[in-house]
Amino acid sequence: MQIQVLMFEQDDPTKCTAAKLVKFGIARRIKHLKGTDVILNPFASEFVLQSDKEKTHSITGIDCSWELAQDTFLKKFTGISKKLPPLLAGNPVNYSKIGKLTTAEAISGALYILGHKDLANSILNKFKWGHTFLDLNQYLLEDYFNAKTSDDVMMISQEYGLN
Ligand SMILES: C[S@@+](CC[C@H](N)C(=O)[O-])C[C@H]1O[C@@H](n2cnc3c(N)ncnc32)[C@H](O)[C@@H]1O
Repeated sequence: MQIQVLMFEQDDPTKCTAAKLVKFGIARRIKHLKGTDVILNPFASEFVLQSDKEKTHSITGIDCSWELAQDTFLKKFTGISKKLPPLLAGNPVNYSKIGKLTTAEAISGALYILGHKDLANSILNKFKWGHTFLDLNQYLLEDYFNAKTSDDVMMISQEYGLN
């Protein structure tokens, strides 16, 4: 699995989780989206599902500021835009907000749902607050991993009172 980030450099670089993933050699920084599979887009209409695993060879996070995210995602990105099912942020900036994840949390969440659970965990281990994301979402992530369809995802998130 190729983990990639497209970085807009709109946030404090010392706190940027994408920059940290690049620094640790976990993610590759790309300049263009040519030949990418899944693009993590919080405004997409489709969820990441485990059934995407076979056709997904790369996951790309779009590292931009949440303040500017709506405008940033107005651009046409090549690739298959997918959103994550509702998950709780574990990072200190947006702690417990639904769906407002850092790039590292989003990549980790997508990897978990696709079935790359060890890789998902090892990414979060690089961050002080990483275990918080896993603790908050442990059961949710496992249920989303087992979901077959978007309807299943909606039902699960309703059961958890997340929509
Ligand atoms: C808006 S940026 C914020 C980056 C933050 N400054 C950092 O240091 O990680 C977070 C990126 O992670 C991905 N992401 C976050 N939440 C998501 C969600 N609910 N669904 C899909 N992708 C999401 C998107 O690529 C999004 O652009």
